[in-house]
Amino acid sequence: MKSFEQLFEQLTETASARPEGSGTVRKLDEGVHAIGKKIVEEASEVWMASEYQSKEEAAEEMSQLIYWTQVMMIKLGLDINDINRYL
Ligand SMILES: N=c1c2ncn([C@@H]3O[C@H](COP(=O)(O)OP(=O)(O)OP(=O)(O)O)[C@@H](O)[C@H]3O)c2ncn1[C@@H]1O[C@H](COP(=O)(O)O)[C@@H](O)[C@H]1O
Repeated sequence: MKSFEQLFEQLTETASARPEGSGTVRKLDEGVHAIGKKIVEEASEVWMASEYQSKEEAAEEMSQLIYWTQVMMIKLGLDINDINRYL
């Protein structure tokens, strides 16, 4: 289990170290368009799970949407403060 901040720290490190076999690195290399498609896919899965599945399944889909949003943040060079200022 990890927090939003801990995941972001880990993904930032992964993007820099580029470990073999990392799905994060692969998708970062594919670019904004590919990451954007994952965000849209996960957003729709959040909606479907919230409407038709269990709360646990909805929570899992929400975690994946957060993950892909963080991957996009890293791709764009945004950090958590860039997001927090709009909250
Ligand atoms: N939290 C996540 C995470 N959430 C979602 N995902 C990815 O998002 C996909 C979402 O699952 P789906 O069921 O929608 O997709 P799928 O059809 O199974 O997968 P695709 O074929 O579409 O990639 C997963 O298969 C993962 O590829 C994640 N990938 C990685 N992390 C964490 O990121 C860190 C770095 O991971 P790596 O870059 O893989 O080392 C680790 O701590 C991981 O736990």
